[in-house]
Amino acid sequence: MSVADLPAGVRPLRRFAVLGAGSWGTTFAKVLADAGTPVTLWARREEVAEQVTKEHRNHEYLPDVLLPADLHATADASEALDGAEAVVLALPAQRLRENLEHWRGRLPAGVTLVSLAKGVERGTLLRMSEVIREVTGAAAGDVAVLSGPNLAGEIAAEQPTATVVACVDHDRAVAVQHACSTGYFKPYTNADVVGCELGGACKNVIALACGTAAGLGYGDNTAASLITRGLAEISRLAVALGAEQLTLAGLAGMGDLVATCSSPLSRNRRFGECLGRGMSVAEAEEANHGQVAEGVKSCDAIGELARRHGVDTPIVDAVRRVCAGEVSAKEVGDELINRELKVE
Ligand SMILES: NC(=O)c1ccc[n+]([C@@H]2O[C@H](COP(=O)([O-])OP(=O)(O)OC[C@H]3O[C@@H](n4cnc5c(N)ncnc54)[C@H](O)[C@@H]3O)[C@@H](O)[C@H]2O)c1
Ligand SMILES: O=P(O)(O)OC[C@H](O)CO
Repeated sequence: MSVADLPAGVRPLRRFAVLGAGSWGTTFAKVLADAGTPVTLWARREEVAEQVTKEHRNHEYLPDVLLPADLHATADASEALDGAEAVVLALPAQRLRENLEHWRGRLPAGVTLVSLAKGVERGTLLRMSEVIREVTGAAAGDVAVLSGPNLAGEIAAEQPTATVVACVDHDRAVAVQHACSTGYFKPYTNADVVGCELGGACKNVIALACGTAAGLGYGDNTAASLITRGLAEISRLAVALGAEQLTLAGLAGMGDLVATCSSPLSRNRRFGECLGRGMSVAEAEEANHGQVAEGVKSCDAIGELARRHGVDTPIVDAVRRVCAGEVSAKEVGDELINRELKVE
């Protein structure tokens, strides 16, 4: 499947810009290039752009990966955006607004905006597609979200992986789907933007909890209990915010939750392991070389969103309190297991 196989009437997206050359932005640019879609990658630092274009490497984020020879990168956002019909936003969730504000005057008219970030904005409690629409004035049908069990390192190694492209405009979702479909990357479409985004943001917090449990020395029963009860929390919150229950049983819900909670590649899980071993957030950040663990940044916003909608999210609240240094990992684990008994 490629752009050439697009159903009649669906307008192809012929050129992409990927803004953000971290692990996922670089990997997704590779996916697009491998799908035969022309793409320019924007990197914040000139030396990263040069490495990608000249050496076909991103030494810092994907040290073992040889990138496609035709993947061009630049540190000039205007150059990346020139002629782009779709712009992919591959930045940490809490950094999206400030960068978009900087770029919005340069976005081509009618461009499709695709969010890769998994988080909820602190302070505003907005999902990433809502931030994008608020800053750019884009219509809902112009904004797509790509989310699923997508650990960048495995995809960069071309291991078979599925994902979801969510957009309220089905044709737009199909156009993005075809632009990034390769022999190793299989995108499905979904109209449920709310469910896909909340699945992606909330699973990071549950992965922190699973990592914490592992750091405390607990095994697979504890992990499975957290994953399953975590899915119940995520589903309750997402449905209260308008999502379809079924989305949370899909790739952007359960799929991403299982991958992130189980994988040693997950930065959220690794960060949680440090917390479980007794480190503070600052110590865990240092141990993880300053890498983003989105759940740490979003857990208070997700907890507040749940509180405002009257949704009970005990695991999210537990993670928030550990991250805030209010309680130890061991204490909060004991609290969770000793909550009142009830029907599943
Ligand atoms: N890495 C993955 O496996 C993966 C998979 C799916 C989704 N995501 C999500 O994608 C988003 C980006 O993740 P990533 O893994 O690429 O992160 P990363 O830490 O690997 O890279 C982040 C990129 O953003 C840039 N950046 C950081 N602060 C910035 C700022 N203030 N202004 C401009 N640029 C800045 C960095 O230079 C880097 O290029 C996150 O929300 C993450 O949850 C990641
Ligand atoms: O490494 P993490 O924990 O940020 O997770 C990466 C992806 O979101 C997995 O789908």
